[in-house]
Amino acid sequence: MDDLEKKIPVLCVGPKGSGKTTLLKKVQQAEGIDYTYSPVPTIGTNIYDINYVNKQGKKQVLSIREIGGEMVTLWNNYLEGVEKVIFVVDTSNLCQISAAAVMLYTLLAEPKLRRSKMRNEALLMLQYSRLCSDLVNVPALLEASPLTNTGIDALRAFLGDAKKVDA
Ligand SMILES: Nc1nc2c(ncn2[C@@H]2O[C@H](COP(=O)(O)OP(=O)(O)OP(=O)(O)O)[C@@H](O)[C@H]2O)c(=O)[nH]1
Ligand SMILES: [Mg+2]
Repeated sequence: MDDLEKKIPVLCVGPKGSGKTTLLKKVQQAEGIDYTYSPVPTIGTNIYDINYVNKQGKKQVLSIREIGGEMVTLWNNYLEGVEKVIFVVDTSNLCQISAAAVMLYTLLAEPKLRRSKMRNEALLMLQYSRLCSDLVNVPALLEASPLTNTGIDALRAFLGDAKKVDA
């Protein structure tokens, strides 16, 4: 397959309303992602294709699949072949943190994701240091807000590093 056509499969999950759709549209550089933007909850899944140039200077496409928070029980069906995972937590929503923790640990324990890289924000509250010593692929943390543009460039940079990590 031509390098131009190669798609890197990425999964984006997290509790409902944590900001996945808003974040991915911002990363995709869609117009109008500001405080006037009001997304509808994702029913099923959405795919966001993002073009980028990797560290070797080759053009590639990230194919990021968002799974709506309502679909938590069906995550398992979308893990095969995933190279990176973005786990989104709304850190201003304290009521959701504990539910997010359960989801995250379930995901981290998933054998199908053993080779995937993961970025998430919840780990700060979840014994990050201890986890790092236990996991093959150390998760990366990022604070981001699509509405203020905080952390968006850093997220794009992370996603642009397409090197697969061997277990
Ligand atoms: N203040 C603030 N609100 C945000 C931010 N990101 C998203 N939101 C708001 O959070 C709400 C939910 O955003 P979505 O992007 O639909 O969340 P989601 O995770 O895709 O939700 P589901 O698809 O239902 O799982 C919307 O009202 C957004 O405007 C942010 O950085 N700051
Ligand atoms: Mg959504």
